[in-house]
Amino acid sequence: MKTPVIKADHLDLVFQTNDGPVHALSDVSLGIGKGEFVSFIGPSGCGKTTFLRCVAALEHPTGGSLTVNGMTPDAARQARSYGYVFQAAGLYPWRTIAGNIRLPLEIMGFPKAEQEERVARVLDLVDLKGFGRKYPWQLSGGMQQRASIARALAFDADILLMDEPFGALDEIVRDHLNEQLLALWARTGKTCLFVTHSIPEAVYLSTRIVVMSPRPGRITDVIDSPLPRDRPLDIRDTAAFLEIAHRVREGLRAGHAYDD
Ligand SMILES: Nc1ncnc2c1ncn2[C@@H]1O[C@H](COP(=O)(O)OP(=O)(O)OP(=O)(O)O)[C@@H](O)[C@H]1O
Repeated sequence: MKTPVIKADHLDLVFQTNDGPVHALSDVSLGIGKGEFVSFIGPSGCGKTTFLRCVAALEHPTGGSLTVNGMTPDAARQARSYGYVFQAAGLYPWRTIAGNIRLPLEIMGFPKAEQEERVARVLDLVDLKGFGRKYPWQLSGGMQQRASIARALAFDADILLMDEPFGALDEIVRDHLNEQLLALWARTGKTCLFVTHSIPEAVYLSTRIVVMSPRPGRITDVIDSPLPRDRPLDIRDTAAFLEIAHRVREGLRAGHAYDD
């Protein structure tokens, strides 16, 4: 791997809570190269969100080291290295879709004409051309989530952090968004970190799958995908796909992930 975009070395994070310490991340070491699509899968509480939040400098590890674009996460945050997409689209209902996407650009002080140009470009990227003047409640859940991805793309961060962005959507919509996300990734070359609970989603999207296990939150397997980058949805019926899915399932089982 060339210089990794994200490099975690023996990362530890212990939360101090009223019930005692919670070991959210234990000895997590991982390098992620430019343009990779890496999914994090594991049961509730295994530290997937915490890892993403460390990359985003929203949490600070209590041990080990972490660099993002060769900088500390805090410096990378200042440099606006990443866009963050959450499970809930989190759009302001009183702003139009374009207004929501424009918000970070306004905060960052982009000139007005450039704001408009960028909003139009990312609306096009997520196939929402013509919906800029609508309000969030006028759009379906899947469209809202695409708008939230557009917002994360608007300021050209080269890293996209996505925490279960499609978790609340039904399977058909989710399939469609998975296809669109892959196309978007191919077009933009972003480095993507994607949290999911779904084995098929992880296998379909990723160049690499990180399997995690809780108590303490740790990596139990890292699987390189041999699948081609061009992936029609029916690739999920192929032997190669099912083989990776099987290995992910085994990884989850080995971590005693579903014992409780
Ligand atoms: N701010 C916090 N203070 C205390 N404990 C926390 C905090 N944030 C997370 N934790 C704990 O750290 C552990 C890892 O949480 P995290 O949210 O990263 O898991 P996850 O794998 O993303 O789970 P889920 O799939 O449910 O989102 C959990 O035990 C959680 O309760």
